[in-house]
Amino acid sequence: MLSIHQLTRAYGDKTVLDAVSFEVRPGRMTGFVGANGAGKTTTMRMIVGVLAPTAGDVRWNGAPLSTEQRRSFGYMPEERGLYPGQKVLDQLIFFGQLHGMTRDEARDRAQSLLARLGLTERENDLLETLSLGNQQRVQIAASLIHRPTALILDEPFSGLDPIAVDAMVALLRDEVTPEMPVLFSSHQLDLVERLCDDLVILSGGRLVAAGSVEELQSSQDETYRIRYADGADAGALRDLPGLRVLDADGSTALVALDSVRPEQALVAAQAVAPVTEFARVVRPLSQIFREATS
Ligand SMILES: Nc1ncnc2c1ncn2[C@@H]1O[C@H](COP(=O)(O)OP(=O)(O)OP(=O)(O)O)[C@@H](O)[C@H]1O
Repeated sequence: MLSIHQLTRAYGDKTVLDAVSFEVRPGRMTGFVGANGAGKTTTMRMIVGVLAPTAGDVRWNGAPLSTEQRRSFGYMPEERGLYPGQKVLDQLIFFGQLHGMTRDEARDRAQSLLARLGLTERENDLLETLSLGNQQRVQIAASLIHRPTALILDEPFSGLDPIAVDAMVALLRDEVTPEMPVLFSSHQLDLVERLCDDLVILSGGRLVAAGSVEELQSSQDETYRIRYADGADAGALRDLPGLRVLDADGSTALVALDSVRPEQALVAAQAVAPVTEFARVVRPLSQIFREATS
């Protein structure tokens, strides 16, 4: 388990990350979201040790992270970190060797990763001759080469087309072991919703929400969609006690249940007109995000 504990970073008198604590659980994909400048990159850089915290620390199974443990992490930095003028395969072998692999081990592993990313034919090409999407695939291979104990990925999917995203997601799903915590930042909320098990939301350098997606979706008021047979006006629900109509359009309404149970709400709604649909609405991540950061 990777724990971020009261992590704080200031530049001069400006605090850009303010006592942020959360956990990245093993074997789960944790999405890290927040508006531009919220502090995601700052947090990730402190986790992998390329930036020192002003206060707080990062823990591994409860104890402060050692340099050795940090070195075993896989990191995909926002600014990327490959050498444009070097051949793809040589570069991956080099990163593997930096992590203590032999040349042969690193070559085998690199070739297997490149094959799974559809890049075998490009292994002897210079990185700079690859499209940006393919360069990003090589970058993810570089973060995985040494079979890391944890993965910290800063915007791994930005700028990728849907096919490249799917290839990368498939690779990640194969590579993430039950012991491995994975933290990835993204501005693509639809993608985060599809991929992540847990979610951490930052706003202005502070933690505003953290937990499993289900927890976050159910921690708010319960929302139901009520649909009447054609002709009935769902606006009539506004007169019922204990319900709050969030939106009404013709015969359909979205309601929050403030002080009634779902079965009571259904009985009350049926008394107005025959109900053809009564369904719990799971709030999309985009809505949770908007509410958490507004
Ligand atoms: N070297 C620095 N000196 C001063 N301020 C900095 C420095 N590096 C980052 N910041 C500030 O820290 C804040 C957090 O930046 P950070 O890059 O961590 O945000 P982010 O959530 O990753 O944003 P984005 O989604 O745009 O990448 C921003 O206000 C940024 O301007």
